[in-house]
Amino acid sequence: MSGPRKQVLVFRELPPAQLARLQAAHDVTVANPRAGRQDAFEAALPRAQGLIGSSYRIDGPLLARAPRLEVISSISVGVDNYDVAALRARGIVLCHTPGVLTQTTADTLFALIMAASRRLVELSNHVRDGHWTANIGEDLFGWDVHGKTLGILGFGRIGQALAQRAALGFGMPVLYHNDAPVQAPALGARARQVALADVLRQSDIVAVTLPLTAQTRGLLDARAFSLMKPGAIFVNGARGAIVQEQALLDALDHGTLRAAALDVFATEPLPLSSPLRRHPKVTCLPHIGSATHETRLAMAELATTNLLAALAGEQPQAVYTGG
Ligand SMILES: NC(=O)C1=CN([C@@H]2O[C@H](COP(=O)(O)OP(=O)(O)OC[C@H]3O[C@@H](n4cnc5c(N)ncnc54)[C@H](OP(=O)(O)O)[C@@H]3O)[C@@H](O)[C@H]2O)C=CC1
Ligand SMILES: O=CC(=O)O
Repeated sequence: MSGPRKQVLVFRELPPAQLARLQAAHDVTVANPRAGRQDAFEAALPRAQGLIGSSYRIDGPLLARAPRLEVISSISVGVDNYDVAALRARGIVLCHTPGVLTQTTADTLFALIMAASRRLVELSNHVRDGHWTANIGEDLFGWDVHGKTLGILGFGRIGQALAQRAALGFGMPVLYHNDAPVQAPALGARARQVALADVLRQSDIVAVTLPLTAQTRGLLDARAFSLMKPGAIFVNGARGAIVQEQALLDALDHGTLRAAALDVFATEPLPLSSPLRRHPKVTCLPHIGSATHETRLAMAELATTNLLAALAGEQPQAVYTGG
């Protein structure tokens, strides 16, 4: 990969090795607008030809301030922060990081399932707060995970990796909903594609692994929660805005939902005022689906490779081609 040096704007910090790869080929400005560098970010936009980063909304008005932009390389698989139509209209390439985070994110989702079912965080706090003064009683018992029916909304890379853990590791029948027909041959009869309402009605645990799109925004509403089995558990490891959070709270407080475990929220970081934060039936994580040392490094490496290829006029490994 060689060619003229171009202007690269890094809008979320990169590990040293990946930053060095970019600096060897291009002129690089590092300015994370979410970490006090908004002015430097804005100043670099007019000359930027390549952007690399994540967790920042890049919409039409922002793109209008970046007239030379050729490529955005997102350090994420989800692309809901980008105005894809506006990028396409300008011919700007959008790259992302599918695959390298699949197994780690599926691990996180399964950890959320375990945490909610076996009340792990609540009982850890019970010990930490000095309440373990006698054997616990039935009021603190959990709920078995093995053998329960798992419903998965969105049966792509992460959904299928989650299904493997559930079906092969925990003997859980899997029901899944996906817009296009999709099969998981390795799971045989252990996993079945059914309509959305049937996943909700028949599953003991419902997990979301959908992308956030115009179709999925707010999909989990009051009606969806009302269809779920009494005593069901709800897990979201995808995007917060797929869920109507007030409807979730109502289902926990006035409906029959047993518990929820959430890695993602409509507003992140989760505001201190959010009732989800201290709700006794909710386990909250700070969007850590892919947050291991190994996986975040792999994501940074893939995003860097994508950006370098695109700026050199070559085909990047992972261009986002969806709607
Ligand atoms: N918590 C975290 O830290 C992380 C969260 N994520 C989130 O997980 C999402 C999924 O990632 P990944 O599995 O790699 O993506 P994939 O594209 O592989 O999977 C998404 C699946 O959802 C299906 N789908 C899309 N729209 C709909 C719809 N309206 N109704 C039903 N099914 C639909 C897709 O089907 P089709 O292709 O046929 O449209 C696809 O099978 C990401 O978009 C991201 O938002 C990802 C990583 C980490
Ligand atoms: O949320 C994380 C992602 O990669 O998307």
